[in-house]
Amino acid sequence: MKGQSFIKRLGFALHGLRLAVARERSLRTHLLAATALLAVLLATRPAPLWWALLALTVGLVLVAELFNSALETLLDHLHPDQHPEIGAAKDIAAGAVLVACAVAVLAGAAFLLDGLA
Ligand SMILES: Nc1ncnc2c1ncn2[C@@H]1O[C@H](COP(=O)(O)OP(=O)(O)OP(=O)(O)O)[C@@H](O)[C@H]1O
Repeated sequence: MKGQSFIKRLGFALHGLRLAVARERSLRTHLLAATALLAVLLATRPAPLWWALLALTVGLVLVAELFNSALETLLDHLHPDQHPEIGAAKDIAAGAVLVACAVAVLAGAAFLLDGLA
């Protein structure tokens, strides 16, 4: 399947996004949080740097969540049985999402503190 046109590859990527949204409740929760943050940004109209910083952190969370979902899907397909190493791989991927969320929370807290100052 190498050498596909850009439009086809874009279609594959959009298909992946649709699948992930349909299958992963935590991704839907993060998308909801991102929408709420967008509403806050539109209401408060902070400096462009805040838009960039918060967009980066939200993007980090969503990308981590998507990779986590892709890995879980692959592992469950290749190795449906229980194995400690499968559990370890899933937990490490979940750890990546947790780190991304912690960064997003820190950025959100800095944004709130800046607003109060
Ligand atoms: N095949 C397996 N072998 C060993 N441990 C597993 C296996 N599958 C899951 N686990 C353990 O159970 C935890 C939860 O697994 P699960 O696949 O339900 O992930 P989840 O993050 O809850 O996913 P979901 O997004 O589907 O809710 C994993 O992080 C891992 O510790």
